[in-house]
Amino acid sequence: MIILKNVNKIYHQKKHSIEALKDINLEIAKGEIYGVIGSSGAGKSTLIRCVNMLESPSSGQVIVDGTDVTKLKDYALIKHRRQIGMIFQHFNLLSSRTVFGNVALALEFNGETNKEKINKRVFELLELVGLADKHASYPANLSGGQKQRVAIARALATEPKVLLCDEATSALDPATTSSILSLLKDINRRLNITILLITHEMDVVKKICDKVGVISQGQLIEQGTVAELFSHPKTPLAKSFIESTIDIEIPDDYQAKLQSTEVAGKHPLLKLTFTGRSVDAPVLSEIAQRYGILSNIISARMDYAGGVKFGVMLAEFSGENSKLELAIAFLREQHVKIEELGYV
Ligand SMILES: Nc1ncnc2c1ncn2[C@@H]1O[C@H](COP(=O)(O)OP(=O)(O)OP(=O)(O)O)[C@@H](O)[C@H]1O
Repeated sequence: MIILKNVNKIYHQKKHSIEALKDINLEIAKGEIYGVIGSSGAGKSTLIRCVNMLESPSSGQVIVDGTDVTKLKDYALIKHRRQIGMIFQHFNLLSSRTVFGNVALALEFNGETNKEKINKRVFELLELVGLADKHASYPANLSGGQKQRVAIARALATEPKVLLCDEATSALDPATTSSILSLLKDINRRLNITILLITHEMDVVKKICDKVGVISQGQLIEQGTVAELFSHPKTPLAKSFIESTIDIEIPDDYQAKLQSTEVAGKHPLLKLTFTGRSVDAPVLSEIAQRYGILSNIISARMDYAGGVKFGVMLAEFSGENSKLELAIAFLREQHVKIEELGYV
């Protein structure tokens, strides 16, 4: 549905030029949810804006549903943009229009004049995003999540084939983020609409994306399925994004009594990291049975993404020293990463 071939974008300023995109190659299949993750200034917005030609690439091709959109001009470009809905971080609603009026506007811009048809379609869309009861409210009287629902209804008004989401949940709290992401996934499944989203949060990718690309300094440095990325991140940047979703800190009480050398009566504190390579087995029960090593879990964050279990765990281990070494070796064989943090 979306293909980017050798896309470059250079912004020319008075004294210097900025290479915002460097040789981007990317393919998104119909019905897929593709996330582009990157830090601030990496080129995410530029990339998404090249798909609907709000920015035109300096070179390369952007093919949407078989049409090279970089070649389109005037009315053909306007027609193309109608096939692409877009939602933004700050919703971009018209404050002078009601919820109904904001969604209706997209239909009016699309040339629809029949009031009955507009009425029917707007209510269908508001039903879809769960906001039919708010049709007469103004944006100022809505929560952030409700505003984004209106923006989603507006974006879907012209039945686009593609929905672009530019940091659509970055201004929302975690619970609202979660409900908007569920809504996007539901819309994707129901309408088979292709979604390209950009974000700086791995949690967003984890929750709804099928595939993900990591962008850094204008280059797509890594891409694949979400499961591939979580199980075999290749670049330090991808690893750091993953760690940002699962890392845990040593609780203050334990930090206060943590010692770097072994002291009688204290137990080793270990950090266990499970990745997609870790064997899916009850490894803590196994080390108890095989080596008599007992584990006391202090804190843990385990999760699933793209069918892969991953996470981190802090645990205090007790048992004979020689057996503990065997247990650690066993865990490493199961591809559980072990860090020895000290003694508590
Ligand atoms: N209109 C413009 N003119 C000149 N430079 C620009 C323009 N838009 C973006 N840039 C530059 O291009 C680079 C990529 O910017 P872009 O907004 O695409 O990044 P981003 O990943 O979306 O960042 P953020 O998450 O902070 O919005 C940055 O160095 C930015 O300063």
